[in-house]
Amino acid sequence: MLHIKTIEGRLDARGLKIALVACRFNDFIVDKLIGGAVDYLVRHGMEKENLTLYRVPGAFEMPVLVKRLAGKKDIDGIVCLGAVIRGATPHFDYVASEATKGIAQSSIESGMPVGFGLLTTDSLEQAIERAGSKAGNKGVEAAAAVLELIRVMEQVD
Ligand SMILES: Nc1c(NC[C@H](O)[C@H](O)[C@H](O)CO)[nH]c(=O)[nH]c1=O
Ligand SMILES: CC(=O)[C@@H](O)COP(=O)(O)O
Repeated sequence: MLHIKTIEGRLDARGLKIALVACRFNDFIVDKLIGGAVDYLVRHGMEKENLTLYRVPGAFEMPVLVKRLAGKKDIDGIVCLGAVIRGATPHFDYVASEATKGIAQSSIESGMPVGFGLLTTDSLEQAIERAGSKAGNKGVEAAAAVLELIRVMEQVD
């Protein structure tokens, strides 16, 4: 093990303000992701009044809202939650790719920590598995990633 200076994010959500951006599309899956993210943040000290849930119609609409929220001084991080499930046509590829690109671009350009809890699955079964059953809960992972990143980034300046 090398002994070098290491900056790590302390997983303490006290005092932070976080926005959840969640899709109404596939809401029976997305609600599980929301539940996982909220539970994780509250268990790590976040006060419920510092959490705000913004609902958008579908994944395609997420980037524009993320961009708007990323410009606000009173938000420390954003957690994106949604589920794009492949259908019979190429629609999936366009929605998944535009949502992913747009969310990443808003985060990078603004410097706002954004967690990517957007499932992009080939089947409903895969989505269920990743929304609180055998493959974990991607909402929890996205919330954990944002918390860690916020705490690392505040040590950079
Ligand atoms: N098929 C899925 C969508 N499609 C809807 C689009 O995101 C968008 O709301 C619509 O085209 C109107 O602009 N959205 C999801 O989040 N998940 C899907 O599986
Ligand atoms: C991800 C989608 O947009 C998809 O669920 C739509 O299904 P389809 O391609 O069968 O219209």
